[in-house]
Amino acid sequence: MSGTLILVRHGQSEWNLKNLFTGWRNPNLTEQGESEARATGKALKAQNFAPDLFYTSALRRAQHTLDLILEEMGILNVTITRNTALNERDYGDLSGLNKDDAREKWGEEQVHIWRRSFDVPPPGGESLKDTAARTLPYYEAEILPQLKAGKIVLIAAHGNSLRALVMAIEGLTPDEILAREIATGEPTVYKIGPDGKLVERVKL
Ligand SMILES: O=C(O)[C@@H](CO)OP(=O)(O)O
Repeated sequence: MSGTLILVRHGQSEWNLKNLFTGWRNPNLTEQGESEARATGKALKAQNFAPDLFYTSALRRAQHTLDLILEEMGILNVTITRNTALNERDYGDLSGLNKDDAREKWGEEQVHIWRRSFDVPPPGGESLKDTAARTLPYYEAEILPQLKAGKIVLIAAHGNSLRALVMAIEGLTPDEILAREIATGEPTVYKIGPDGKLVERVKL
């Protein structure tokens, strides 16, 4: 029996709206972000998904997204596991800066390298490779055994912690994963076989 993995990026945050580097900072969802989360909850409910296990990061925007999804799905009284392993990539010294101001200061190319290279970290922060080095061991230890056992697992997390998971699950190259943009509130659903390997990506 296959397990099902539902990955959801948090809805739009106040800092997504203001175009600020966010990382481990902790802004709230905007009204639009709340609507995106609720819409994803409705879509999952319409497809009759009944998750067994629930995971999120230690950051408010992902936790609130999961809460709104569960509310829309009518799921109450479940245990939610929060872990920093699922946090957004740490943006280091760029955290809180405006992305356009950063481009003016350091140039378009340098900022693009910090945002979308695989292994060049922003000053004082994490590259996608560094993020994967904490996200994947957690996935392999805590979540993959549940999927192999046929469970349905829902994870609400972040653009780059989800990129790390998508890269591993789909077996993508660094170039392929860095070209993949996951929209706020966007769900990605996989069937995972008893061997832990991807069976198929499910279209919603
Ligand atoms: O600011 C951030 O933490 C992330 C996600 O919003 O931005 P980026 O698109 O640069 O990875």
